[in-house]
Amino acid sequence: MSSTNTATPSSPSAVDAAPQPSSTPTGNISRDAVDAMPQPSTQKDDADETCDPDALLSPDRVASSPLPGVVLLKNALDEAGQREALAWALRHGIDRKAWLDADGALNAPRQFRGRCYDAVEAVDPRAGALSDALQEAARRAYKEVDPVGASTTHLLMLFYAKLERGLGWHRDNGRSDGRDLTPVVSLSLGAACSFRMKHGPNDPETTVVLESGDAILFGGPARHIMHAVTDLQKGTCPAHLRDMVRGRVPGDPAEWRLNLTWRHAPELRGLEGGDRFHILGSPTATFVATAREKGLAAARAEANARKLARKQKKARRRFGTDCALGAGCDRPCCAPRTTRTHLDFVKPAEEEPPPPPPAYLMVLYLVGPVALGVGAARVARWVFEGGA
Ligand SMILES: O=C(O)CCC(=O)C(=O)O
Ligand SMILES: [Fe+2]
Repeated sequence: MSSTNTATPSSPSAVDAAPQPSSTPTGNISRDAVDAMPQPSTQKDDADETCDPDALLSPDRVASSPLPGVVLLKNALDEAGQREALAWALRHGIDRKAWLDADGALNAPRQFRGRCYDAVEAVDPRAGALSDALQEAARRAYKEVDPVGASTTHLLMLFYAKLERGLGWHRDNGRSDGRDLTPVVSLSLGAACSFRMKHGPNDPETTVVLESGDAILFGGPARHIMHAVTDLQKGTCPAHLRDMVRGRVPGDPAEWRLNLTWRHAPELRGLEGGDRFHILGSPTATFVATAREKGLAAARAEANARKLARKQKKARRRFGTDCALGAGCDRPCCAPRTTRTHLDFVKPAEEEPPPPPPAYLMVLYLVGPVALGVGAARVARWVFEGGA
């Protein structure tokens, strides 16, 4: 992907002909059955050359760590690398309709976004190697970002077709976000934005600017950090990417942002055909029936209302509270089950030995018994010798 990379990007036709991972409908698969499925090994092989960041990333990248467990790679991808990653995303999102509804519109219309979540290799055969290279570069600079050392398995792609809306505060701890501390690997293309982080709702914020080609990884002690995307900046999409989207996506070809986020969720392998992956893009039977009868907007509204009602009912039943609904809800109904914070990584301080007693006490301890002995001897002599 960089100037040092000799591999040429695959042509769309070659990639389309590449074997795709098998999909299994989610409906009838129990949790136990999923756990029993053969899981491909995702542990990295040290000898695996595809993980070499120097072959895939820009030689001009600069690593820094704004918080323990977070690594920012400025200029992770050069122009050629950015164009290649954008080409995969457009092919999967637009040509293969992963970002589109049945009616051809972007599938997260309220946010004016296209959204899809899929197995890494379903998006592109090189997507896994790019994630490995980003992880390796981050780990070389800051070891603790990747305590697990596993390759990511899934890729979420969010196409922000308008810059008005970012993404609210949340943690990546949902069912499809992975269960361990392998870093989330996040690559930005197109318009610049602010990426904000904080450990807890009342903790201080750290903000970095993400520009096209930058990557940010958060793993280990920061794996469940809260984050938000704001201030998407007009006029910052690089010219070398604009032509690629012109006429292919709704909206202004100069004003969009694309985020590619890799995650390690091997327990979800083989389930990629199911509803939970193509949120709004692969609707349930009820959704389809309602959409036929009343139209898409009504079907979405009803599906959302059903979801909220279920959430409220569960919150009342289990916690005796209403749910505040949304990323900002800090009631027990929304308390994440798998979240670990940086505090879990702080070693308990070793017990300090008690400070030595002050000097005058030491003197008293030493001299006291002698003085007492001498005094007692004098008294005894006085008594036995008749006070003479
Ligand atoms: O758009 C981004 O940079 C972040 C996306 C994100 O945090 C998410 O999808 O969970
Ligand atoms: Fe996130």
